[in-house]
Amino acid sequence: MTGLLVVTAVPAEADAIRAGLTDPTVTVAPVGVGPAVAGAATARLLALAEAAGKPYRAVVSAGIAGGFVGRAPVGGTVLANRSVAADLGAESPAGFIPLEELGMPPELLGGGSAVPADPGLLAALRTALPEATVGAVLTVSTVTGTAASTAALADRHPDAVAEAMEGYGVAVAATHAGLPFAELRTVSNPIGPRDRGSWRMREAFAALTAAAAALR
Ligand SMILES: O=C(O)c1cccc(C(=O)CC[C@H]2O[C@@H](n3cnc4c(=O)[nH]cnc43)[C@H](O)[C@@H]2O)c1
Repeated sequence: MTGLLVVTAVPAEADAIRAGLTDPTVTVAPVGVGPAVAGAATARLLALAEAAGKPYRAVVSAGIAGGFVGRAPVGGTVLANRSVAADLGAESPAGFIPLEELGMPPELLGGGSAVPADPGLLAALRTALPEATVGAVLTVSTVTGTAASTAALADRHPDAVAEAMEGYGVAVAATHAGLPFAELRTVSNPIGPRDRGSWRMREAFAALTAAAAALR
């Protein structure tokens, strides 16, 4: 059995995490942006490790995120109690319909559109990161960039603290491998009307380095 697998979207996030790691058994791998590529690449890493007789013992999706204003501040750290596929479903004139309400056979829905964090892993991360905000982290395929879509998302998910683009995909890969999963994010930008000037990448990467000691 090998240690924890931490997957990020991009190499800069992986570097920020490696800079703060204290546990040499932790593996950090950038797997790409978005739930599909991140999920597929994570599943491959897990399968290869298993085939080599050195399975990982848990998976963490980590990186930067947008924070809902008033729920998670820029520069802060967030732990997901569940990772939610926020745009998996159907639009209708009456609003968004989540996957579970589309009338499909349950066996086609996998674990559904939200994967809860492993309770033991989340508890350990919360203890190591007492300042972290805990709540749902949304996985979106499109970075939210208008006031209207921000308000709709915040209304639909009153428990959501942040959005990113990989957590749910990685969670599905971990679940299929029978492994505990958690999502850790640091906030680079407020979710809202697109304003690249408001992104604080350096702050978020520094927060990732500070949080990395909790990954063990
Ligand atoms: O919007 C852009 O112009 C842009 C340009 C270069 C890079 C990026 C990103 O890396 C953003 C996506 C990346 O970071 C996570 N992330 C960070 N903030 C958010 C957000 O507000 N909404 C969704 N995802 C966010 C995400 O997990 C990706 O890996 C953007």
